[in-house]
Amino acid sequence: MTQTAASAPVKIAVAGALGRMGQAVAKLCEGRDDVVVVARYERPGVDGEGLVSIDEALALADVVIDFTTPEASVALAEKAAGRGGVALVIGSTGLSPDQARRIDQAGERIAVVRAGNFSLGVNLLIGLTRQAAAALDPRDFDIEVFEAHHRRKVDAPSGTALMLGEAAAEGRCVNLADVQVPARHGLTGPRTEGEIGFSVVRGGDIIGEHSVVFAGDEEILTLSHSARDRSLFARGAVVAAKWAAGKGAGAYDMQDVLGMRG
Ligand SMILES: NC(=O)C1=CN([C@@H]2O[C@H](COP(=O)(O)OP(=O)(O)OC[C@H]3O[C@@H](n4cnc5c(N)ncnc54)[C@H](OP(=O)(O)O)[C@@H]3O)[C@@H](O)[C@H]2O)C=CC1
Ligand SMILES: O=C(O)C1=N[C@H](C(=O)O)C[C@H](O)C1
Repeated sequence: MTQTAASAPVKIAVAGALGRMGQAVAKLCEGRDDVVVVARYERPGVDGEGLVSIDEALALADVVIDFTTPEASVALAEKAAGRGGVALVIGSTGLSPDQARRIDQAGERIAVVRAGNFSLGVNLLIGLTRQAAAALDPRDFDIEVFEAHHRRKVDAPSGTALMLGEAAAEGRCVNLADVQVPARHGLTGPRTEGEIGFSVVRGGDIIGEHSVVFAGDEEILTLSHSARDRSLFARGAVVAAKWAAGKGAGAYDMQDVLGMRG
């Protein structure tokens, strides 16, 4: 009988280790033989059991999983690219275009998987949204993106809502920046044909609700996703980490990891 040697576990460092997602990632990795958490780090100056510096984390890990802040993710990407020998999985949202560009630029030196949502369902929803937007005439259907999250979320619209808006804009062959209406208030006047509107709810412990509404005069199509547990995102991030470990340099997203790129 042929014996297959078990491959070594992928060594993971967790950035933002004391945060909601950092804790979810570490918990998900417990007791597994395909991945092992070798380092956890936090905002400089934060003390905690077992925390190391970012430099130690980069020296120990094959992949860093980062759910922190835009500034921390850019700093990590630039440090890791300068050093080499490590891959990154970055989930932070609320990035400015320049911050997104700087993170993706690290992909010239190392493998970087960046996604506003690591769930399988949302990544399917992105494709469905693109497809529906391409099929439904903007003269007949208005597109609105809705999202709801917990009271501690600091960015809006969510990274996922923006990805869904971008998918809808792509389906219509327009730039989201040219048609988006991030919020409405006061005497807005009637809706402009072709605009893509966003609405946002913040409250309680809502993990993540997203809907894309295609509203016509006689029918309304709603595509939606509901996250029921934060471990969902952690699971996707670990799948991405295993995919990225040892991969060549490149700026990737979850569609690449899931083989969904059209
Ligand atoms: N892509 C996806 O699938 C998902 C993305 N997210 C995104 O991930 C990010 C984090 O979310 P969440 O875990 O809920 O937020 P939290 O605020 O709970 O966690 C973020 C953690 O990062 C820490 N941090 C801040 N700066 C640094 C730094 N320089 N180095 C290391 N750690 C740092 C924070 O410390 P301190 O509290 O001291 O600031 C905190 O512990 C958000 O942008 C969120 O939108 C969340 C879920 C899923
Ligand atoms: O902050 C969160 O919690 C989440 N953020 C991501 C986003 O901005 O889309 C993903 C998920 O919805 C949870």
